[in-house]
Amino acid sequence: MTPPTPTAILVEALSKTFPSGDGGRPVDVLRGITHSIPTGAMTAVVGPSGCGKSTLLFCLAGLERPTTGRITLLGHDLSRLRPRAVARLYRDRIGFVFQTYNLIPSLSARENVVLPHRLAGRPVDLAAADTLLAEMGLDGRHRVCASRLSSGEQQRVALARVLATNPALVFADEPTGALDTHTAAVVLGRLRTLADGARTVVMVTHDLDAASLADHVLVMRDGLLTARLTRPTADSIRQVIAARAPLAVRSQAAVPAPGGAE
Ligand SMILES: Nc1ncnc2c1ncn2[C@@H]1O[C@H](COP(=O)(O)OP(=O)(O)OP(=O)(O)O)[C@@H](O)[C@H]1O
Repeated sequence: MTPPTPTAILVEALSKTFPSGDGGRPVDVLRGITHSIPTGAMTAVVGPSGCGKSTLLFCLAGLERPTTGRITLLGHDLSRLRPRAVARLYRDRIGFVFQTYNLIPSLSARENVVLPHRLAGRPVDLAAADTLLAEMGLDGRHRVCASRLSSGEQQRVALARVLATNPALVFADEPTGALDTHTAAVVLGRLRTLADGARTVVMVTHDLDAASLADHVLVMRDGLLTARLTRPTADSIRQVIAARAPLAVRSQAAVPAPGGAE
C-alpha cells in the first residue's frame, strides 16, 4: 500500500454556482476556495447557516461537481476520475456520514452497518457490527429496522456503518445534529479517536464545542473561507465568526495562541 501523503485533500480555486430554481440569477455558493486538508487530523468546517459548508463538504468528497477549480482527493484529481473510480475510492478508503443518514429503512441497524461489506463482496462480521453499535450506545438495537429508529439512533447507525469499513478518510455532515449532549460526546470522541489513529476526519458542524475538538477549524462566510484556526477553543471560534473581519486582521488579533489562526 502506498504511504499516505501529508495532504489528504487539496482544494484549488474552488467555486460552485447553482442555477436558481425560479429562473432568476444563479447562486454563487462557493466563491474561490483554496486550501489543503492535512492527513491524520480532524478538520471542522463552521459558519452561519447557508454559507456553503455542506456544499463544500460534498465538493471535497467528490459528491458534487465544482463549477470551477480543482480538488485532489487522496492523491486523485477528482475531475479526471471516472464515476467507477470514485465508487472504488468510497468502497475502499472513504466514509461519509450524511446529515440525512441515508440508511436503508427496511434493513436492521446491524444489516445497515454491514451493508458496505456485503456490497463489496467482503466477509461480513456481524459480531463486530454489534460491538460498534454497542459502542454507539445502541446495545440491543441491532435487530431493529432502521425505519423504526429515532433520528439520533439512525445518526449513530450511520456512523457505525462508516466505522465498520475503517476508512482512511471520513466526511461527516453535522454528525451530532440529532444527538443529546452525552451521545454527541460519544460520537465526537469516536471521530477524535479516528484522527488520533492517523485517519483524516472532515466534519461540518454548527456546534462550536464540537468544532473545538478538531485540530483545524475552517471558518466560512458567504461562500469563502475567512479563517483557518489551529486547535481553537469554542470561544475563540465564536470570536472569529462574530468579528466578520478580513482574514489578515483576524489571524493577528482575534485568536490567542495556541488557538491562533494560521
Ligand atoms: N442543489 C442546490 N441547488 C440550488 N441551491 C442549492 C443547492 N444546494 C445548496 N444550495 C444553496 O446553497 C446555499 C448553501 O447551502 P449549504 O447547504 O451548502 O449551506 P450550509 O452552510 O451547509 O447551511 P446549513 O448550515 O444551514 O446546513 C444555500 O443557499 C442553499 O439553498
